[in-house]
Amino acid sequence: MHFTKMHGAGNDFVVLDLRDGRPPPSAEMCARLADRHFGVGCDQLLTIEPPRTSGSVAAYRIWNADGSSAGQCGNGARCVAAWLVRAGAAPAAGEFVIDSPSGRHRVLRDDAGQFMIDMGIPRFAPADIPLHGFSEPQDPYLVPLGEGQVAIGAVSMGNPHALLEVEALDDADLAGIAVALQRHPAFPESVNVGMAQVLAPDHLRLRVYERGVGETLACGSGACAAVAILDRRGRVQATHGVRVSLPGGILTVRRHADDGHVWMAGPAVFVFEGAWS
Ligand SMILES: N[C@H](CCC[C@H](N)C(=O)O)C(=O)O
Repeated sequence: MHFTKMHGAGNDFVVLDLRDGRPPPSAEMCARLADRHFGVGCDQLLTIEPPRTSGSVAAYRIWNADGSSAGQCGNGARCVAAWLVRAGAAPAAGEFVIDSPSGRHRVLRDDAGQFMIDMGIPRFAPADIPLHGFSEPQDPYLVPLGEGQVAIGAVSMGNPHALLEVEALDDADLAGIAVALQRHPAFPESVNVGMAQVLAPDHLRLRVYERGVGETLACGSGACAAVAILDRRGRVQATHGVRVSLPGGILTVRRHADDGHVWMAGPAVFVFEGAWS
């Protein structure tokens, strides 16, 4: 099976063209491909499939390294868009639409040629995240953890995200907190956990420990989740655009004041082509 290795700000993907209707990968295949010693090495496997809605050029699905599927992948969406343009299945200039498991996404190019994805409207209702134990949106949520509790923001970008704001990001024990929250009954579908350090209303640093993978060099939906939560908290100005510095690169996230949609822009890089038998 032919595949394309890509990354978005260091978030590694294997892209499979399943537009002919072939079945999706098994959990074993995801784990094998994701294995950095015995496989190709990726955070997620992206399958490109026939469109699911009228006017869309293609659909995509997201499979984490542990074989679990996800509702959204921001870095993956940009790589899918770039893949479709190179394949001649989408216009190199101008707008087109792709379908993720969580909805339709408009795709545009910015002046630098980077792909911009309409990531939709952040959903803060606990039932939408999902987050159990709370009936209405709060900020922060105080989640009992160990002997104490942890104060988090939470939102869905089509996949679940929790966020902690910290002063010293590099020294923070992200994995410890993330694994505890991913196993917590408050998150019945587990959760992607970010830690953010706000540097200015238009700039934050972010690390993300992803559901089904672990800490990645970048997380696009995590960048959107962090900006959405911190914008609502008044810590950043999302309508002016926010630079999100992740270990693997920089993403730009902007909330459109007119419709509340969150747009994310960033790199999408082709690394190599391969075949898997
Ligand atoms: N691990 C995520 C999916 C990939 C998200 C990330 N790679 C991105 O760029 O948004 C989840 O299970 O919801």
